[in-house]
Amino acid sequence: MPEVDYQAVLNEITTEVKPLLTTGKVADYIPALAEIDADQFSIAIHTTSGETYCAGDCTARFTIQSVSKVMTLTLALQRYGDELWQRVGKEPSGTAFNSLTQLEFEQGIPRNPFINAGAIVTCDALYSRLSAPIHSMLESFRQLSGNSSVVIDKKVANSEYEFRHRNAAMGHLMKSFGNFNNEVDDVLWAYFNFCAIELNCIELAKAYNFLANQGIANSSGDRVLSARQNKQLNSLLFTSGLYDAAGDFGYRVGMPGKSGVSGTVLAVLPNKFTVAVWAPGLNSFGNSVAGIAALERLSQKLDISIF
Ligand SMILES: NC(=O)CC[C@H](N)C(=O)O
Repeated sequence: MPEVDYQAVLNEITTEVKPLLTTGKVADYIPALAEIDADQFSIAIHTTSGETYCAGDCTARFTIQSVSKVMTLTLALQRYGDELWQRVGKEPSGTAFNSLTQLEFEQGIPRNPFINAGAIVTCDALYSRLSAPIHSMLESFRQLSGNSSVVIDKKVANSEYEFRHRNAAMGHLMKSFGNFNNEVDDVLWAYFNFCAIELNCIELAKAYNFLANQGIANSSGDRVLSARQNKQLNSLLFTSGLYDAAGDFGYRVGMPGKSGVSGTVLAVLPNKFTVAVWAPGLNSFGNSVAGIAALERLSQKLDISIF
């Protein structure tokens, strides 16, 4: 038995945030996401010693959206190491996740790997090294989440691709600055498929547990990232994982985190656990209202601090 009753804490949080579920607005930039019912919630903890706790709709799956950017960066760091940082920066953006203006000012080098432009250029790098990037990404999630039948929501991927204009503009702008090697549409197709990978909160917390475990997947004992790279990745998540709301998230939650427009948020408590939450209603920054509130409560109740 752990010293803390995680299950009781998660149950309490689930009840407490219920009134917030309908205060946000579900993502509506593609029809496939606009149809999702806002009144849904789940939260799961996966500890570095392999225990899982979950409350809410624990079996409900959702597309992980921008939380996939963390795996994109992981797979790219495995292949490029520090060389990757010639193509993407490490600074917080202070602008929206899909901003184009900053990219023009900064000559096609995105501020960080978690805004869309940064993830797309990282995806371009990965695309150059993998013969089947979508398959490789799915396999990574299958292995790390412990669910060998993880799938892609093709309706979401197709819809993202159909309405890809802004992301395509970023790709073309980077290409005009010489920071893009493959065909923009090919890379975007891979990027949207990564975003449309479907997991539930338990699987998401498990898949990224290496981030809390010095870079080692506790399910297999396999090293995913070196301890140094793992520290660097967590640091970048802390400063940039929630886009232009990263400061507020850091202040309220005190953990590195990554959000996605489906309303999911992943957070990491180093050497203890990963926690994944899902509540589709978003705030104006594109981050889950109830998801962040839930993590803030978790942080308060467990007296979490990485400092
Ligand atoms: N913030 C997000 O989750 C953005 C991901 C979304 N698929 C996009 O590319 O716009």
